Amino acid sequence: MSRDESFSPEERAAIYRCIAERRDVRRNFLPEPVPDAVLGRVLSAGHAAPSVGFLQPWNFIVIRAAATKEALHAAFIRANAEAAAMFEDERATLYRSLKLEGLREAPVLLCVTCERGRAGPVVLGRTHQSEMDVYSTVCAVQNIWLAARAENLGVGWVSILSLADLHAILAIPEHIVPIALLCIGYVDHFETTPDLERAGWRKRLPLEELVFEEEFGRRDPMPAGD
Ligand SMILES: Cc1cc2c(cc1C)N(C[C@H](O)[C@H](O)[C@H](O)COP(=O)(O)O)c1[nH]c(=O)[nH]c(=O)c1N2
Repeated sequence: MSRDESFSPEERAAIYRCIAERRDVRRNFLPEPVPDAVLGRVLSAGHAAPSVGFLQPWNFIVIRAAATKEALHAAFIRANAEAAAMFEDERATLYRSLKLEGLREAPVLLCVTCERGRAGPVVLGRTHQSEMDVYSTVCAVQNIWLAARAENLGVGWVSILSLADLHAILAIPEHIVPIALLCIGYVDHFETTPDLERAGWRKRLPLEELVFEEEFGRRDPMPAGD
């Protein structure tokens, strides 16, 4: 039987480039608005994500109003003060120097939510692993992140806010879970390495230390990727 070869080498290279050059972006946003057609394509990419039992548990809240951005930023400031207090000495100083959100600068924010009860209590594929609907929503977030990169849009995920604040500010009903708050906008450049790596917070781990053969902890030579 012949195999499906529908991706050309050039198309494949573009996908891998998009994956490698996606960054978490929270600085250098340009004020230029994101056209509705572009945002629509990015949201379509999110909606094309895989989901447990084809649940499609997500909603997308598009935020452009300055007042809402300010309220979210104030919630970040509160949460970030608590987070900063968890670190000590040089680590605390380094933490406080990091730019961890672009909530006011980004022209558009997007909150991706998960409605856990969308298809009733029993969902194909979720019975024994109850978080699968949440993980499905994260798949949508990653699709959005990659599609945005291909549209030359920066995306930054901001998780330093309490869920209670997200519910209150965005009027999210109790039974719906906020999963991701994303800052989205055009940028003057994309960095080639993660901000946290360049700031000396953490290094990228060697892939070969993370790959096992047959069982956890067993190391055999892995196929070389290039
Ligand atoms: C679930 C989740 C939540 C967050 C993040 C990511 C993810 C996946 N990241 C971004 C994170 O720091 C970043 O992805 C890594 O440092 C790697 O950098 P690149 O994404 O490769 O640029 C992130 N960054 C930040 O500055 N503030 C934040 O609140 C968060 N929260």
